[in-house]
Amino acid sequence: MPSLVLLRHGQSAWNLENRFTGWWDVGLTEKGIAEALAAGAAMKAAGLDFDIAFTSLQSRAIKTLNLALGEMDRLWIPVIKDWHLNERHYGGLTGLDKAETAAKHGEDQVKIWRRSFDVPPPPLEAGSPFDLSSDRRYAGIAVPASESLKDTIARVLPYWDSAIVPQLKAGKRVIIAAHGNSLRALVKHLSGISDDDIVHEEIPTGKPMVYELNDDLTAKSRHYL
Ligand SMILES: O=C(O)[C@H](O)COP(=O)(O)O
Repeated sequence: MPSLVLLRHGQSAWNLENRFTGWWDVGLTEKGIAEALAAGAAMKAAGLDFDIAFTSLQSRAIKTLNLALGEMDRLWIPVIKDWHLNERHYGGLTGLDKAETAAKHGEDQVKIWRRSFDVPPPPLEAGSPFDLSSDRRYAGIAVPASESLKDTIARVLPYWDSAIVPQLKAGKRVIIAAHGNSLRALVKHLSGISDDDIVHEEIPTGKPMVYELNDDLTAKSRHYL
């Protein structure tokens, strides 16, 4: 039976500070490190094992994966890092305080930006200190100016189909360490969640989500460890 675990990174510095993060690269807090280690210990205790790992190009997901795999004595497995698994781009909201933004624009507007299916946040302004278009890690990639969940799905799913599905079909046990919204994109697809209902899907930091998949990779069930 194909085996898949999705793991959101542990608490990041900007999760703690309640700032919109998106593609900005921030580290893990002490709590985030502890969450990642506990995730690895829980997966080991549950008898899970992996043949290959996928993660984003963002430090918080990469570090979480490494800490968890270290707890499982599996730091040696192949790890594929790809921007398609990055967090959704928060555009012009990047770096802003979520509560201050809600006070300024209203809770409802912020909820639309954070959880609606297809309304992207305002675009990142030219010259913003958060512009990553000349970051070497994104060379050759059209870094978005902002992404809705729909936009995120449009780049996560082709990657799922072309890079991850073949590994599962070959019988590999897969872990994906990524982000709240790149994982919501995958969960929406795997669990057949509607555009309206995906607004309610919240993925906690550092909690492994175990998918039981059928041979055709449709989801039988999912649960958190
Ligand atoms: O990018 C961020 O700010 C967080 O990782 C996820 O934010 P959200 O809960 O607002 O989607």
